[in-house]
Amino acid sequence: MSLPTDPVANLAALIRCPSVTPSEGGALVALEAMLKPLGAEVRRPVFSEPGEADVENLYARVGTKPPHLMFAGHTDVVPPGDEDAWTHPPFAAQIADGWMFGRGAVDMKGGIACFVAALARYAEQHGAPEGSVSFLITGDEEGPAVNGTEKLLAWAAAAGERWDAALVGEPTCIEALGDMIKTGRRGSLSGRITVTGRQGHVAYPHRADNPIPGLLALASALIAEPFDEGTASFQPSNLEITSIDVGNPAVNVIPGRASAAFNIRFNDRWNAETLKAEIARRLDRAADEARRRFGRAAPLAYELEWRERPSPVFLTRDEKLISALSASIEEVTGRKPELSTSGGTSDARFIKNYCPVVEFGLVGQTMHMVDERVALGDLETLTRIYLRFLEDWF
Ligand SMILES: N[C@@H](CCC[C@H](NC(=O)CCC(=O)O)C(=O)O)C(=O)O
Ligand SMILES: [Zn+2]
Ligand SMILES: [Zn+2]
Repeated sequence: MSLPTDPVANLAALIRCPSVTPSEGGALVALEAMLKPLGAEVRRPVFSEPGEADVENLYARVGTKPPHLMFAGHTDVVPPGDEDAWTHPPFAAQIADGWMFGRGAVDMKGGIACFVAALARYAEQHGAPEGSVSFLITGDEEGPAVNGTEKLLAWAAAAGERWDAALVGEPTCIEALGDMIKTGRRGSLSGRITVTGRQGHVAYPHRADNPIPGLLALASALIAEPFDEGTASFQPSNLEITSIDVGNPAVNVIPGRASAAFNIRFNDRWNAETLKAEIARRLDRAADEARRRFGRAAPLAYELEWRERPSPVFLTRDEKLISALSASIEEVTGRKPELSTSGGTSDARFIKNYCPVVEFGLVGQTMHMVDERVALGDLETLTRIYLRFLEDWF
């Protein structure tokens, strides 16, 4: 049986599966077919949650002995958007001018394709690893992440799986392959404030109570002062107002309710509880000021709701893992990667509860965009980096 040593062929097979989250789209079937010739024991658990779509996941292990390295990632992809705007169809894996085009090319079917190829080359050159390699692959990273990595980890751990370290293949590089490793991520917390007034005619405002000025005062108070100036390992926390919702199609009606949604990306100066307290403090102060400013009898009344499941902030402190990965990158590319905690959250936030985790993958410049694409040369280089890392690890 031939081994899947070619990352370009592996990626083409994966891109041709339209696995727009939460659909499996054939991607896990294709991955299983690549892993079987490597002697992997493959399991495909489906997880459910009321109110959410069922999601297919994959856990595969090559080898039975320690040390045990986990490679983690996702085969689900974001929707292609306007398919007519793509230079090449999003699920065709067409190659032009040294690039492979397709949804998931960098985020992150490309990372999976390279890791499979690296493990196949390892097997060809050195035989079976003196230890184990697992693939922990979800179909629910781009979605709500309810039926994905978190449950897959718990399911595997309940079956006795233990890991010494994990590598997540998300596209961490900024400009050139090898320029960045992610060693942690900021946390994420979302909420919504609602002000209830009284609906009425715009020409008779004294008979109504417009909730919008009060809501704007509250929303402004949230962003008036910085939360911090950053910490030794993280950029400053930031709060963004992500939506203002009134739902009023009429020009002559004062609406009865107005609400605003916000999201905070926070560093290790905070946790979800201390941030919630700070937000409540800012809102209460603004509500009291609104009493004076708008001549109200009492502080402005508002409701504050928090979205469930905030993401925690985390930092990997395993120097051995980080320096082994950095050395592999430097050896293959000549670049010394920056260790960074910038950007969004990732499923590493779940993995860090089980073992040290770092993230390294392709250049993410086109992720989620029309014409997502990967340089063929980067696929070969990333495969060599992962192979070098495996050789060092075992
Ligand atoms: N399923 C997640 C979705 C949120 C994850 C998302 N992460 C990125 O966009 C990664 C990009 C990067 O590496 O900078 C985010 O940060 O919102 C969920 O649970 O909501
Ligand atoms: Zn991703
Ligand atoms: Zn993504």
